[in-house]
Amino acid sequence: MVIEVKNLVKRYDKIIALDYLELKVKEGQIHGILGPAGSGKTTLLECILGLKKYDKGSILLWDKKLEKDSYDIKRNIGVVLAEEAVFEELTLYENISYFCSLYETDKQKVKELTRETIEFLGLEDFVRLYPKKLSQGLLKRLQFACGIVHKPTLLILDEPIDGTDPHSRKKLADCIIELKNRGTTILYFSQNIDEIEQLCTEITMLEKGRVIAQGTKEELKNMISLGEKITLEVYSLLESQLQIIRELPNVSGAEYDNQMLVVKAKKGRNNLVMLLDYLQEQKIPFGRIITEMPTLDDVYLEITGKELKD
Ligand SMILES: Nc1ncnc2c1ncn2[C@@H]1O[C@H](COP(=O)(O)OP(=O)(O)OP(=O)(O)O)[C@@H](O)[C@H]1O
Repeated sequence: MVIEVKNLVKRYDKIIALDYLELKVKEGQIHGILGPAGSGKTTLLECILGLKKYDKGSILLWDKKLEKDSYDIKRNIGVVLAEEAVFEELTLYENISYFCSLYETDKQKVKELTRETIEFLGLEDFVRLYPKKLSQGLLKRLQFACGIVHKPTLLILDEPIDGTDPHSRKKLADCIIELKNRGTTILYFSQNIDEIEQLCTEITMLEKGRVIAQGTKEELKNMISLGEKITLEVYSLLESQLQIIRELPNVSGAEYDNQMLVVKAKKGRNNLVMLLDYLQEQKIPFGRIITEMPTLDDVYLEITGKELKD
């Protein structure tokens, strides 16, 4: 196990920021920590990095406790924080090279790694620019470069893609997947459910410092009763017909708005057939049909009763 957190409790006076939190991050995974603002993500990140003391529990990195002088462990960790953490007085090249030199003493090796990282993130055209001249997307790519230049085997990312333009977003997402393919373990903190769904192989959902669900995307989706969401274009529907649809076997909810009928069905066979049979029997004309499997949004909604985006 790369990271093992057991029964972690962290309080700020009366606020319980982490409430007996458990987490296991396996080698080679992109493990997403998903939760709304205030759910404890930053506190957890800081505890794992040894930046914050905690009240109870334990954190092991490669089966060892992180101490001040655990240089062997620290060398293998790369961190990309959400806030800006580069030097304004250094150029893009100098920044990356500086962060590399914190881990690597051989000057030639520093040069090689810096060049390689610049190329990896597509930053070749911006090496002489100072951070103030960089767009938000380029700045995020620079921060990312500074965090990975020493080739860590564990990478901790806090909202690494947030606030970037589509080009930088794609570049960063591709780099994250490429690093995973090369064997890097990644712990990915975010409140963006789509990013987590797209990139992460395992997910921990947090709410109020507690783990509310943990597993692969498929495991999380299997935890909830929602099987599929069926959307149909229906030109007119009576309230009494909508009520009958809501009472069809396996249907857990149905709404009709703007000529669109949205039916949520629990897991089971023939949900769509049953619905279409009813519409045909009632001679209710319909157009397009879209069926969707549950998303992580649905998982969060069913477990907590509210949307993550709220
Ligand atoms: N230094 C602090 N003093 C007091 N309370 C704090 C402190 N830092 C965090 N908290 C509280 O602890 C809880 C968890 O906060 P934390 O910042 O870890 O959550 P988060 O998920 O990272 O949120 P965000 O995405 O907004 O940073 C919140 O209730 C927050 O108000």
